[in-house]
Formats: sequence, C-alpha cells, structure tokens
Amino acid sequence: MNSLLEVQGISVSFDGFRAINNLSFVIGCPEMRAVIGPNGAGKTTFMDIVTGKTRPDTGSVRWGETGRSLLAMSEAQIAQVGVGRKFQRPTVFEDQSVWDNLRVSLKKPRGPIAALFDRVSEADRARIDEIAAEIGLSEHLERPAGILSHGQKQWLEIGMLLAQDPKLLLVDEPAAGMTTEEREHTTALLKRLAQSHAVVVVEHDMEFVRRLECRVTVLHEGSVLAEGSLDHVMADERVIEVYLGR
Ligand SMILES: Nc1ncnc2c1ncn2[C@@H]1O[C@H](COP(=O)(O)OP(=O)(O)OP(=O)(O)O)[C@@H](O)[C@H]1O
Repeated sequence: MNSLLEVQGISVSFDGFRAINNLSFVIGCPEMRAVIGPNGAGKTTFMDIVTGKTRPDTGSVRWGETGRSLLAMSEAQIAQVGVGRKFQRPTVFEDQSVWDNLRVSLKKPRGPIAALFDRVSEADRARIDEIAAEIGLSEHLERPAGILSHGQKQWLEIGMLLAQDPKLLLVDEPAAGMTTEEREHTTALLKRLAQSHAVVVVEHDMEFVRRLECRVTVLHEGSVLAEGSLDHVMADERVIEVYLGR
C-alpha cells in the first residue's frame, strides 16, 4: 500500500492561537481511518488544510505517488486531483430529483463550451445507476431529494462525492442524527468504499468508530496524541485523561 496523502509537520495559528501544532498524518489507498478527539482538537481545521480552505503557516501536504504539493493548488484544483469532502449537514439540491443531483455532480470537463454540449451520455447514465446502487438509492432516483430521510440525504451526498471520482474521501460525522438502521447502512457503505478509496471519517460517536474496525488517529490540541486500533488508543493514559478531562 502506497501513501496517498502525506501531511508533515503542519502548524497554523489564528490570532496567535495555535489550532494545529506540528501535525503529521499519512494515509494510504485503500485505507479507512477514523479521526477522533475532543471539541477544539483541530479535526475540522486539519480537513480545511487538506482541502485548501486554510493554508498552514509551516509544514507540507503531499499527494500521490509523485508527492505533488497540495499547498500550491487552489481548492478547486485539490478537488480535481481527487480530494472529496462531505460536510456534516447534507447540502443536496432539495427540489431536484436524486437522479439530477447525481447527474450535476458527475466529473465533466468544465467551461462554457463543455457546458453548451452537456448531454447525458449512456456512460453517464450507467455511472448514475452504479452510484445509486452503491449508496442504496436505486429505488428513489425519481424522488425529489428534499423528501428523503436524513440518512438518505447523507448517502446521496456521498453519492455526489463519488460522482466526482475522488481518491480520498473526507467524511465529517456521518452518523450524526441517524437511526440505528441508517447507521448500519452507513457503516457498510463506508467500509465498501474503503476497499477502493482512502476514507477519513471524523466522528465523535465511539460506537460508530468501533464498527468501522479501522486504525484510529486521536487529535488533541492540534497534534496527534495517539494512533492505532480503537482499543489501543483507548487504553492510552493520555487519551483517557483528555476524554475524562473534557
Ligand atoms: N477561523 C478561525 N479563527 C479562530 N480560531 C479558530 C478558527 N478555526 C478554528 N479555530 C480554533 O481552532 C481550534 C480547533 O478548532 P477545530 O474546529 O478544528 O476543532 P474540532 O476538533 O473540529 O472541534 P469540534 O469537534 O468541536 O468540531 C478551536 O479552538 C477553534 O476555536
């Protein structure tokens, strides 16, 4: 397994407050990784740096076999090379059908000329069907996204990410607000995706993290406090202290 993303020694301060402090993180492909840590640990800021929304003061963020620097790229370019992010709150187009939501998300050449000839090819239709089957929404393709359940909207959004053909998926609190059944569906979906992608799941719910059965990175005060299996990190005195000391 080769590393896909290599973050080395990044730090970032906001008004003198060091939100990320000499943080290093490596993920391969395929791989599933859970990132946990108390409120304010730096999880969101870390993802903001990987996606180019926030620029670190120091450190490097390297991508792929050639080790291209993501720091030299715009947010759009970073998305283009294969970094996809799903925020906690679903942001699907509520008035549009599930099918249309997936169609508009398909990775296409951009620009006015391309948009002018933006027809839906057979390959596009097949890809939409494939994604709908993957996320479990094949039966709902004609329905407006607005009437889907909370869980279904989250899966649709994961499908919209998949339509962009990402290599790395950053998924923020996927289990929040879900029923037990929806959680199980989400766990199974993420595990399947992690067979062919790098998947980083930021999650507070330890039971959900346990079910992912993956390596866990614990962040605290902007640094990696511990890394390993969930049982390994949860047995670490420093991790126990951080969680009990909340
Ligand atoms: N733009 C900003 N300006 C000032 N401070 C910021 C900014 N973004 C983040 N911070 C601070 O950096 C620290 C890390 O925040 P971050 O949101 O990354 O933590 P988190 O681990 O995602 O927390 P949570 O689990 O609550 O979402 C916090 O103390 C936060 O207040």
